[in-house]
Amino acid sequence: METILEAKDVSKTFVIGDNNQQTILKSINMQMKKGEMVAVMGPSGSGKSTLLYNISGMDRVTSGSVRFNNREISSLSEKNLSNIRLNRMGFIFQDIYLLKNLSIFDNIVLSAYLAKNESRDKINQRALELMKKMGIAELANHDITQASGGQLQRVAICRALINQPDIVFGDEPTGALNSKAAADIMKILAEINEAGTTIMLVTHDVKIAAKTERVFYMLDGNIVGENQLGKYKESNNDSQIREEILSNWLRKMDF
Ligand SMILES: Nc1ncnc2c1ncn2[C@@H]1O[C@H](COP(=O)(O)OP(=O)(O)OP(=O)(O)O)[C@@H](O)[C@H]1O
Repeated sequence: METILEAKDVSKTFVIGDNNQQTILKSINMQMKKGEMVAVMGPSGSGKSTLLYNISGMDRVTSGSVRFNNREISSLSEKNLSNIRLNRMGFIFQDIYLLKNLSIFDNIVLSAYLAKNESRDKINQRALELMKKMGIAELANHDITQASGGQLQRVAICRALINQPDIVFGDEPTGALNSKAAADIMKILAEINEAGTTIMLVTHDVKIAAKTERVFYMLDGNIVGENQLGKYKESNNDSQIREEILSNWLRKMDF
């Protein structure tokens, strides 16, 4: 299958103050295939979020190459890069970052209005379809203060999908949710992936990672292992076995 995202010898160094710098990503090499769903795990501070921000073009690598859809993106101008993020990528975070002065519906459609690729009617229609699919259609005109954490994360997923991205990046997308809401969100993400969208998640949660296809393990700024679990299918009813396989592997990695 075709490669959608590829990092080659990616490093990231943060400069803090005059004489202090810290290399958080050392020499990252990884690839994702179109339609894949992967998780990144590893101890706190190992560089998981930094990896996600750097290979999604939200931040700039210090050195190395990042190719997205066969195009080098690490050296693009900010304008071109933000165009790619807006049109081809979706983002879901633990802290949901919705705008308080907009309705839930307007939060979802905003980035599509900004992208200006389609008529507002078409965008509105897709937003409604997405909201229906996520079970939050009745919240369209509500304020974001009138929804639960699980509902808001569904709003964030609708927002991430509104421009029909090729890839969705999630940084602990279920981190702030109770286990039932987290499982529901994971089910939705699995469906989105099933429909063809590539997904990369950073997570601490074995239950979440066990539903992805491949798990990367990060330690001290490097990817030091990966576990190919294979595509998850709800109908196979094998989540427990996958969780055990992953837990055993993580124990070996000293997680
Ligand atoms: N903008 C920044 N400037 C300076 N240091 C940073 C910056 N962003 C991250 N770091 C540092 O990089 C290291 C790795 O952070 P990162 O958030 O990538 O780790 P993580 O593996 O995602 O951790 P966690 O699981 O706790 O979220 C940390 O020591 C952090 O302080």
